[in-house]
Amino acid sequence: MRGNAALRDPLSLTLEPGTVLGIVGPNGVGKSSLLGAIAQSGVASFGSATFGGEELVSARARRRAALVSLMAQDHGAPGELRVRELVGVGALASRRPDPSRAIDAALMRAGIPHLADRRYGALSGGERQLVQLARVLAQDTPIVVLDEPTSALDLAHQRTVEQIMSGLGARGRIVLAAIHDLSLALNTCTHLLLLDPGGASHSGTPHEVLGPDRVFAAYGVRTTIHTTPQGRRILAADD
Ligand SMILES: Nc1ncnc2c1ncn2[C@@H]1O[C@H](COP(=O)(O)OP(=O)(O)OP(=O)(O)O)[C@@H](O)[C@H]1O
Repeated sequence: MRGNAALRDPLSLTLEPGTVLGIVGPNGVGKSSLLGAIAQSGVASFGSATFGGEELVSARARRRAALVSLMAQDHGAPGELRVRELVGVGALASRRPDPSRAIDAALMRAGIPHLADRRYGALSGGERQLVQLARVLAQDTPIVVLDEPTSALDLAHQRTVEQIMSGLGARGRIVLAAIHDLSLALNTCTHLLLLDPGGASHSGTPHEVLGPDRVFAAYGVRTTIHTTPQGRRILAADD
């Protein structure tokens, strides 16, 4: 619970390694609060989250940083930092053995090696989002929490993030991502959790969760899932 918002029904999730869980639902329904609870950043009250029997809430900050990384929705960071330094915060937080290499690899994977020496405060909104993603990649944790990771990105960079999320899953990471783009959620996630404004939640495969009746109940919009000849799924409003 945060502010006056609370889920009506208790929520319990067990996520296997390799799960890419998309958390969807209307504005203000509690997606960021849930992610913040799991990553332990500023949430008023919450149950518990364990990883391999280890309680995340009571873990020391250093240990938690080795288990969970968070890319928050607001990409705030000191503007005078160079990109390389900021990405290095991730590598240092989880004590990567070769931080310099971890930074280079993360910058490359996020497609921004050319930004390495720029000051964070002088970057565009989308560039900042990619830097925050690189910071998380440099942290290299078994649980990766992403709050709307593509909200500021162009089409090509959205594709990069999709591939990064799928790649993390393929490498046995657990990814939790709040996502507004329901087509992205359909194409990238192995599982979805839909938080409903009434306080209910629904989890399952993307197709189950984003069926037209569920989407209408949550968003009040009539939709259909279309499939392109290449097999890509697009969820679009009916009118
Ligand atoms: N720092 C805060 N203090 C008090 N209440 C907050 C705070 N941040 C968010 N809330 C409230 O908690 C509820 C859930 O907000 P949250 O940010 O988790 O929703 P969300 O589903 O991530 O929304 P969005 O899709 O708009 O990002 C909202 O009613 C919001 O007004």
